[in-house]
Amino acid sequence: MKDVHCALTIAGTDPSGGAGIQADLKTFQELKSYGMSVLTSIVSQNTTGVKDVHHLPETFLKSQLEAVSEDMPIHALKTGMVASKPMMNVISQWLETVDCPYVMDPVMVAQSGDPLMNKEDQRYLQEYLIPKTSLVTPNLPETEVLVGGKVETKEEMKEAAKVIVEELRAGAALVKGGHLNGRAVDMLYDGKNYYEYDSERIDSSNTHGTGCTYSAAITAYLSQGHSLPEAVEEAKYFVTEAIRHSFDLGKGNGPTNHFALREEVLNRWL
Ligand SMILES: Nc1ncnc2c1ncn2[C@@H]1O[C@H](COP(=O)(O)OP(=O)(O)O)[C@@H](O)[C@H]1O
Ligand SMILES: Cc1ncc(COP(=O)(O)O)c(N)n1
Repeated sequence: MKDVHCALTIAGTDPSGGAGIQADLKTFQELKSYGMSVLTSIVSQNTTGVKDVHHLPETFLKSQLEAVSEDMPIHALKTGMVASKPMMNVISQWLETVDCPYVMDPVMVAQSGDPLMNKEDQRYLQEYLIPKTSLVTPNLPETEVLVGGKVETKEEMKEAAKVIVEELRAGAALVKGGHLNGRAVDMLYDGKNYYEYDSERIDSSNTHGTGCTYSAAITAYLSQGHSLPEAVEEAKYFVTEAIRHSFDLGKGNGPTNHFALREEVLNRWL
């Protein structure tokens, strides 16, 4: 039988299709990993912001996780929005039963600036889930919450990545510089080495779902057996092209283009 690489996302929804579970599944599909999804919360949102959130009961989250893992192989997984302590507990216990790379996008604030998690839950996430990760991918506002101080320069991004690994005990940390001015620089620290990923800054406000798309792409590449530095390098290219060819859709920050890498799209637009 042909090798199939299976990637799982555990996250909230975005009915407008650019972020959350929808972005993750589109990304898995584009990168040729078999995509699977477990829902945490149903979010009423679009490119302009979050209108309402409905958290699923944690018993139902548990039931979904078990349904997937008792039947399907999981070669890598990611979590996105996990917005309550009981849900974090369920995921933390379930993680003990699986053995694959775990990428956490610590979704705390939506691109629109709307909070997706309260302060107490942020602390719980640090204590119970971060030590079980292979990689955490905070943006700058999330990095500042995690390390408890301002992070505004490349040097500070390096220091923060080190704190997230050495003090918060993440497997590795990728601090994303999408919110800085100048080039779009991300810093990976894996407990031994630093790796810098640098791309031009694309003049676009269509950044809804960039973080989800990036961490899903990393998860897809990890599911296929790439090393972490390689997976991040490939995923950085994927998200950069997704922003370059993004869509002017919606009244707020438009969605990225998950099929930007398809040859015909590149040929038509380059
Ligand atoms: N305008 C842009 N041009 C190029 N890359 C960008 C741009 N904005 C964000 N990125 C990149 O997109 C990825 C997601 O980063 P970021 O926007 O910081 O995450 P989040 O969506 O979690 O806030 C990172 O690799 C970042 O460097
Ligand atoms: C359900 C859900 N999860 C995550 C995000 C963050 O999106 P972004 O990648 O733009 O930070 C979101 N808006 N909705």
